[in-house]
Amino acid sequence: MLIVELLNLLSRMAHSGVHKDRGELRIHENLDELGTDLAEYIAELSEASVKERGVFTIAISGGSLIGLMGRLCEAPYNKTVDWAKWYIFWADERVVAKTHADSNYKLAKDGLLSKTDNPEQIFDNHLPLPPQPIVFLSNVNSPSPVGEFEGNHYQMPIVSAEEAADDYEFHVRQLVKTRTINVSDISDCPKFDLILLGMGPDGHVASLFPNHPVLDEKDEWVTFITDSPKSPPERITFTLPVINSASNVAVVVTGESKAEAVHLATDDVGADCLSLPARLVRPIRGKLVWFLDKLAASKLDGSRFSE
Ligand SMILES: O=C(O)[C@H](O)[C@@H](O)[C@H](O)[C@H](O)COP(=O)(O)O
Repeated sequence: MLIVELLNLLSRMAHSGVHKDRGELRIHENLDELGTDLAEYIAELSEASVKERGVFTIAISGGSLIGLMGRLCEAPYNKTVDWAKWYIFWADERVVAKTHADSNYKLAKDGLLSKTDNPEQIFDNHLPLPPQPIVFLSNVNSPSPVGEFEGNHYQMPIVSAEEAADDYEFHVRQLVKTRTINVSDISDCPKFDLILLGMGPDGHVASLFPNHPVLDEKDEWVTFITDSPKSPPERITFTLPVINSASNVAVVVTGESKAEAVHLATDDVGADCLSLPARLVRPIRGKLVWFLDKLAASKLDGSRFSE
């Protein structure tokens, strides 16, 4: 068994590389291997953070990433991961009710978190805010005191994307104040233990889209957009300073449709590609890892792996 694991590890390493600015690339034969490696990576970081600080602060995105994290709900991770110590945040969220099909919260709840052995440990919606393990858009996603009853029907407060972003940033700031979320050594930014991102074929990450003015946001931790080229149009998102202050950032990308964007985001390319959102992910003091399948890695410059 040990020998098989060692051989697997060696074969994985043979397909991996490190680029000095662009992070570590882990290229996997198939989604199954990628899922196992990703679960192993998350479980290790979770264990180290819980040991060091008693909690694990993780921010996740939507999209196919959630399905690729599925191995975490299986043995041995379902038993070894200390889910009760997780504080889960959203790297981005769509401004819709938490029951809406477009909600990243719903996606993560149905597709991942409710499948853990003790979902109530991490998914107790009755816990008051704050603190609670899952920080969601409280105004958008849960009835709050500013909502109203219309007959016997609770009318959720209608909030704008801007209000949702402010509300979310407020909650993140509270948790930074109490140091549940670590703080960056070089700015006042939160320092999440891990931020997990997907990437679109256009190179967007979280809800930071190419050529969008929010790429230049330096002051806010959470910002909003109302013109997302990917539906739905209204979203809130961590800004680049927050993403780049994390201790660890992983970008998980699969499929041929993203191969060109992976190349532009990680290889030595011309100046016109330097502002691709995924390329702007560059943790200042943290570690960046790309989890790719063979198809997503198919347009990478081969020279990278000669080391
Ligand atoms: O809310 C979103 O749209 C996501 O957070 C987004 O950033 C996603 O991660 C990428 O679009 C990749 O999505 P896929 O992996 O599904 O292509």
